[in-house]
Amino acid sequence: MISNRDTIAALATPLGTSAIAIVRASGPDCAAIARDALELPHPPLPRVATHADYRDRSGALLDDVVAIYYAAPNSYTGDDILEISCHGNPFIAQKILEDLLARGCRPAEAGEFTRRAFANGRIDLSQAEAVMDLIHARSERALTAANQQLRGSLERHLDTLTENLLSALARIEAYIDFPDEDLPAEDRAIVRRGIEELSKGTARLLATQHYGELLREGIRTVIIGEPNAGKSSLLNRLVGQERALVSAEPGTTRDFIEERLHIGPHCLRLIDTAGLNPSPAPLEKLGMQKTLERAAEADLFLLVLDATRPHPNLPPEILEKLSQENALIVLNKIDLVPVAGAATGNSKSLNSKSQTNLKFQISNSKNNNITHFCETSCVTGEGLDALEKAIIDRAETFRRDQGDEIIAINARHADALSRAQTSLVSALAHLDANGPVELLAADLRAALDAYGEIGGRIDNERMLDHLFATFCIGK
Ligand SMILES: Nc1nc2c(c(=O)[nH]1)N(C=O)[C@@H](CNc1ccc(C(=O)N[C@@H](CCC(=O)O)C(=O)O)cc1)CN2
Ligand SMILES: Nc1nc2c(ncn2[C@@H]2O[C@H](COP(=O)(O)OP(=O)(O)OP(=O)(O)O)[C@@H](O)[C@H]2O)c(=O)[nH]1
Ligand SMILES: [Mg+2]
Repeated sequence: MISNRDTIAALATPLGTSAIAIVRASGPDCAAIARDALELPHPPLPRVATHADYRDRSGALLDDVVAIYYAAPNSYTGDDILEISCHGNPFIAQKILEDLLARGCRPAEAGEFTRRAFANGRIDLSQAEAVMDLIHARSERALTAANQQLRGSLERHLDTLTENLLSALARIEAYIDFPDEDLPAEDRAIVRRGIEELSKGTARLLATQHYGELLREGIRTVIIGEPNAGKSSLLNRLVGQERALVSAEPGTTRDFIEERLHIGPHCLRLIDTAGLNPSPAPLEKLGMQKTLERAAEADLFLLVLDATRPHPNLPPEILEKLSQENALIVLNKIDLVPVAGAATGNSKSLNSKSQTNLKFQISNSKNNNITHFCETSCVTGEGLDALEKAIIDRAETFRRDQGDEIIAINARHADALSRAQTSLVSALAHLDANGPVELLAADLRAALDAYGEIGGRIDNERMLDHLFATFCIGK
């Protein structure tokens, strides 16, 4: 572990032209550096914005800056901090950083400011991760989830689980020293119920991992359908630019195309794919293979159908992936469907016969009817607002609320929780087999450790090195 006695320094803002850039340092030399570089007549006052000239060690003027000094322990890291806000010229910011290094600071490693905040007990590990989630959040929902995690939402859930686990442990602890004595039936029943509740609570948290991935990575939304249905036209419409090639010739899209897109509070990774042709030419086959690969990792499907044509036979590998939850049918080219005669009303007649066929197909494959559908025209733009709303509705169903908060765990949390779950299941087996109390207790302690890992209460230097290395420099 790197010593907290070093003073670390880094740019806190990206290298580029901007109104202001911030260079910051954390560690015991901050006050002395501030005094010298800013030529203060007295030690810097904590938490006061000071407007001053910044001079390098040789006395050369680098910039007109605003500096803020924070005295330990009341700072982000918990150590002394000096923040220099200079003019947003990367050359100036770099010069100031170089001067800080010349004055004995060490370049900060990735995530080191936040790691110090963690090491100093200002925040736990799930909050440190939330800081990174906050910086990288790409949608309103992702921001909300990160903000709640930063304020300890996940940790509060784990605290409750930990407390309940400790009370189960306490109930059996008394019997550990008496290996010949069985756990009385009454205690056994209470412990059993306790472990079952813990297991349910753990499973509920684990179930938020998928939503966590959607928030962090974006909702992988794959546009599929037969050749020429208008898939690429739909991608272009949704992203609002001519991103994908469109032509009247079937088989235009050969390779998939991906674009990021915001719809309402969600961030989508929208993927246009090669059309699914029941009898593909060799090159088409390669494109379809890629479509199947994208489909395998899709969170949401937009199945585009040409409203003027009978519905296609889709490959069963695709059909079986579609469900009411993850699929939306887009009946496209609705502008070409003749409007029903004026006498019989003005609504556009759907190709209702083929629609029934489709339901039949999908229910055949997985006993699953997909009833969410939108009618669109990528030529007139009709129905696209409704489609966006329908996408938002689908995305909202992936959300897992716990109380009034969004919990969205990451892969590290899921790994620890899965191990906790395995230990709880094993504990139940020992309990049912009336096995030795020591083994039951060992399982419960393993679950306790796994819960503790999430907040970083268990020392694991290598895991910390690995985790903070994924952060950015200066954070
Ligand atoms: N200028 C500046 N803006 C920033 C940060 C920063 O470090 N500097 N932050 C960095 O990511 C974020 C804010 N996070 C912060 C968290 C804690 C403290 C802090 O000084 N905490 C003290 C005092 C408590 C208080 O007054 O709220 C403490 O915890 O004791 C400061 C910023 C975003 N904006
Ligand atoms: N009238 C009408 N034509 C459309 C509509 N959407 C797409 N088209 C036309 O249909 C043809 C095929 O559109 P594409 O977007 O290339 O279809 P695709 O599904 O991507 O086709 P492939 O990449 O070959 O699988 C083009 O001539 C489009 O202009 C629509 O809503 N109405
Ligand atoms: Mg296409």
